[in-house]
Amino acid sequence: MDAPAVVAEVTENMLGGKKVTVAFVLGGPGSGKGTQCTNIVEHFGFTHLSAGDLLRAEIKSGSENGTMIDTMIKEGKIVPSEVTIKLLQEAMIKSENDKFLIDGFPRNEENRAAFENVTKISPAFVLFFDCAEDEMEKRLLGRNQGRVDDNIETIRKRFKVFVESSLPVIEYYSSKDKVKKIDAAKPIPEVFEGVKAIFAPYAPKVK
Ligand SMILES: Nc1ncnc2c1ncn2[C@@H]1O[C@H](COP(=O)(O)OP(=O)(O)OP(=O)(O)O)[C@@H](O)[C@H]1O
Ligand SMILES: Nc1ccn([C@@H]2O[C@H](COP(=O)(O)O)[C@@H](O)[C@H]2O)c(=O)n1
Ligand SMILES: [Mg+2]
Repeated sequence: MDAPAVVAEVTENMLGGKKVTVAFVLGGPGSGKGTQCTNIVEHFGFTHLSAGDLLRAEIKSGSENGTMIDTMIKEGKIVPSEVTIKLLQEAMIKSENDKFLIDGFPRNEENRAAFENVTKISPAFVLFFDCAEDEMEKRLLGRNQGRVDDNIETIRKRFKVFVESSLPVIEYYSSKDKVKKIDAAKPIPEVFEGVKAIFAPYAPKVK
């Protein structure tokens, strides 16, 4: 009986008619998620979806959720899952790609469970950038990108949220053997060496 196997194949990680591969990219604020995602896009053909960037774009678009999102970001709090998941889903469906780096999501247990329930997508793996707070704080204070949350008061709130709400998500995926941990305290090129080894199986085929 072949039918059940075929059904399993077509329903697994399907979105908008295509089968997608998702890697969640997690790590504390300033651990270098965005920086390394840019490198991964260039070398491995993934599309980078930063939950934070999508939320900031939503504020700029004048959406009805803009004021709420702006307040949450200034406070370092996590925006309700339905808002962020809708943005991620729309971006994945709109994209012609089928390989996605989802950066900065899931940030808490509510994000994780809601994404799984709504999209039925489970990540191929979770890339975790591990970095000490004092190094992350130094990087954020030197980032100079005009972010409203890159000030010492909000940075400390973001660190607290990371420890209390985001680390348990990493522990959850660790218990499923899905976490690939990277020492993110090293210089950018050295961090990318570790990243490359993880993404090697996803390298575009040379014709
Ligand atoms: N390995 C590194 N060593 C030194 N500086 C780094 C390293 N990786 C990134 N940076 C710098 O640190 C700052 C934060 O990096 P990045 O924006 O990639 O972090 P992030 O994890 O995406 O942070 P956030 O969660 O706040 O979006 C940037 O100015 C970046 O250039
Ligand atoms: N899943 C998420 C991701 C982000 N946010 C909010 O955006 C802020 C900035 O996120 P970065 O990944 O760009 O650092 C974050 O502090 C949250 O306020 C969110 O709510 N949910
Ligand atoms: Mg970032």
